Formats: sequence, C-alpha cells, structure tokens
Amino acid sequence: PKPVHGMLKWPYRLHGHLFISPSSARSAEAKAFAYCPYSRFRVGAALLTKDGAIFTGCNVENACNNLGICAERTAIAKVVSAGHREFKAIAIASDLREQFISPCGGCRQFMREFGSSWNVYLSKLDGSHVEMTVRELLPRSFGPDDLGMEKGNSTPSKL
Ligand SMILES: O=c1ccn([C@H]2C[C@H](O)[C@@H](CO)O2)c(=O)[nH]1
Ligand SMILES: [Zn+2]
Repeated sequence: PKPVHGMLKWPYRLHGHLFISPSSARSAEAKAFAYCPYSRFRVGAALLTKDGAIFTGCNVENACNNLGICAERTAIAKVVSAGHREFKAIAIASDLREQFISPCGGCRQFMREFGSSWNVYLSKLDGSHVEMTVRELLPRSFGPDDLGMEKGNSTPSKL
C-alpha cells in the first residue's frame, strides 16, 4: 500500500479498512510498553477524549497473576485521573494477525461507566479495525444510572 501524507481527518477509510488516526497509531505505540512477562501477550490502548486529548495504556501484569491490569483499564484510569470523563473512542492493539483484539468483560464494564454510545476500535496487527460502540459490546448493561446517578460523565470536582 502507498503511504499517505498530510493531515487525515479522524476516522478515515483506506484500502477498505477503517483507521482511526492518531489514536490507532498511538495504541500500537503503547503496546511497546506492555509489561507482560507471564502471558507474553502485548496489548496497547489509546483513548481519545471529546476535547481531543489522547491517553495511552498497556497491560501491566503481576507475579500475583490475578492482579494484572488490561491496557484498556490502564488508559481509562490515566485519563480519568487527569480530569477527563467524556470520551469519543478507544483503540486497542495487540500482536494478533488474524483476529481483532477484543476487550475482556471487565474492561467493557469499565468503559460503560463513562457512557454507552462511544466507540471502540478493535484492531489487527496490520492496523485494520472493526468499529463498535460500547453498547454493542455490552448490551443491557448495569451502570451508574441504575444507582440513581445521572451518568459517569459528570465534571470532576463533583462527586
Ligand atoms: O483486550 C485485552 C485482552 C487482554 N489483555 C491482556 C491481559 C493480560 O495481561 C494479557 C493476556 O490476557 O493480555 C489486555 O490488556 N486487553
Ligand atoms: Zn480487560
């Protein structure tokens, strides 16, 4: 495929694949930092906020196996602790060539806390993507509204 130059509007289609730029590229970069000595399965995530900021995350495993955290949750914890709660999309990258990396159930619930109608980009190693909404990945979900909350997106400083 020919390289593409210049500014590309997000998201864009190329060679029949859907790419999100720049967050898809950033998820692949984040994968390089994966701490995964136990599974050797590298995952990177890049989360795009409504105001255009991008935060990355990688999986961080632990000798106490069940304490490991996924790339998606790392990225969400980083972005929320930086004061953002309104998200446009999260892109996920792994080394899988034949399959689109799909978030685990725990991460789907973590995403859903901050709304159901934002996008998740499941990618293959070649950068091609499938676009899904949080709602499609986690239908009929339990969320903040079920506890009488407005939604998880309320501005920081409010509880
Ligand atoms: O969407 C996914 C799927 C798996 N992993 C991590 C968890 C664990 O460290 C390794 C193998 O499951 O990959 C993620 O970070 N995100
Ligand atoms: Zn997960």
